[in-house]
Amino acid sequence: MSGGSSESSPLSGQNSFSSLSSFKDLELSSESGCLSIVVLGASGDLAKKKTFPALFHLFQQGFLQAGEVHIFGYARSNLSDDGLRERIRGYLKGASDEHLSQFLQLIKYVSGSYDSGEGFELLNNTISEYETSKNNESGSYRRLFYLALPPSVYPSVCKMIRSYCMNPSSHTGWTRVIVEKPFGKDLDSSEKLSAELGKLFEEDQLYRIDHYLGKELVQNLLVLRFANRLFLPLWNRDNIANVQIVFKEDFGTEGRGGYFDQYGIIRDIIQNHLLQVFCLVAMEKPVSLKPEHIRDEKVKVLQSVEPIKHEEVVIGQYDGYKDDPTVPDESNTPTYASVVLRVHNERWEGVPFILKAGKALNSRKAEIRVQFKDAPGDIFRCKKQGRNEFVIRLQPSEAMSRTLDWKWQLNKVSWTYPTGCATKMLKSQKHMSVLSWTR
Ligand SMILES: NC(=O)C1=CN([C@@H]2O[C@H](COP(=O)(O)OP(=O)(O)OC[C@H]3O[C@@H](n4cnc5c(N)ncnc54)[C@H](OP(=O)(O)O)[C@@H]3O)[C@@H](O)[C@H]2O)C=CC1
Ligand SMILES: O=C1O[C@H](COP(=O)(O)O)[C@@H](O)[C@H](O)[C@H]1O
Repeated sequence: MSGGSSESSPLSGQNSFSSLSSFKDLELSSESGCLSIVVLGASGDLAKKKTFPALFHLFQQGFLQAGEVHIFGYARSNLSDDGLRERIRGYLKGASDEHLSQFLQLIKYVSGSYDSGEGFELLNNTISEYETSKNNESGSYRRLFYLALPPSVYPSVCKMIRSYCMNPSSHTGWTRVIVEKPFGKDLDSSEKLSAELGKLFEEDQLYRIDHYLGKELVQNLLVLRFANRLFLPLWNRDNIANVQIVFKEDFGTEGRGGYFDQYGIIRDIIQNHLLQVFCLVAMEKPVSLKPEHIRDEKVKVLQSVEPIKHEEVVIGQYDGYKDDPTVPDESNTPTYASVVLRVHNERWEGVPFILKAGKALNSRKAEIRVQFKDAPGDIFRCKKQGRNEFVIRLQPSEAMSRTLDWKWQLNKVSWTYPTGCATKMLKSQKHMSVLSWTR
């Protein structure tokens, strides 16, 4: 995640290993007044699967106060407030009916296009009505716009926000914009997008999101690598034969063709999520945990990657992809890709990093497999069974996430743990060897 370096948000902390609940213990300068959160693309997949559930978790943990916050969904689809609430209800888990309906009542829906003033004027009026109804004379007006939309519409949406929806200058507060990956389609379009957004907003108003950086096991890769005497000496070409960073889903696009078909699996998953994970696995130790120090090391390792060879790339499209009505009949967009990255530096020369991502495959997983070289003089004949392997599961399945699972088999270590537990363990046991966690 990047953005907003001058005003560090408690939720933007890529360098933090603290759980959300421990943010409550931090002395943060508290802001008061209305907070309007606008989810643009509210009818879509990201909104229902991740954005609204994330807001709900914040609400449940007391970070969003019913008296201060209002949530607005915006999209072209013709929906009512209740229509949107029903669409997302099933994704908001683990709460009493009362708590759930309190949250749902905070949500309003506004319909409009992404490039006309009319819809955004209506959105602004709806936000203002709520702000005025709060009789918030002394407090600030805070407006947060979350772009859960295909990046192709970011420029026009940002222009509309700038023209119609900024927080009123008569009040203190702020307007911030969260943009989702992928940030463009290639270097040119990415630079163009940055330049266009840069003309409309200051850098500290823009937050670029990669939700893989929020996954606990991804956040804790730095601890695993740099605070652990067990792995420190092994993490190099002398011991590691190859690293595989794998993303698999057992479902297809399911109506997301409007976004996905313009981008494909490489831009949807590999260029952002898997590359971020690759950086954390392969980079050198940063000077500190400051975001800019971590970024500098990521840049260095990316600069050490050799040009990708055509013969080391595989792409494919699953059968039935074009049956999705939101996908054009003539589409040749890849839904599967694998690529080998070769890092030309002292640590990794000769160790292939194999990145694979695909939709509609046989299972759902996201994992890092570190395959070690064979143990010399191996009396267990591991070669027959495969290499020594260390697997970090980034996306534990529901069943797995219920148990702490730390196995050491003959040639395989697998490491998963439930959400919420990992951070605590790592904070308290950060200086202990990973092996001591065996139960
Ligand atoms: N789905 C996920 O799990 C995740 C998605 N993301 C990112 O979120 C963004 C949105 O993805 P997602 O929600 O899956 O995509 P969707 O296809 O569900 O699109 C979201 C909404 O955008 C509108 N839309 C779709 N296609 C177009 C188009 N071509 N032009 C204009 N508007 C369009 C639709 O709303 P309407 O027609 O009502 O206006 C749709 O409901 C992407 O950048 C993606 O990378 C990031 C992390 C996870
Ligand atoms: O960014 C995206 O991620 C999701 C998968 O996220 P996960 O946290 O459930 O692993 C993917 O389905 C989507 O295509 C992509 O845009």
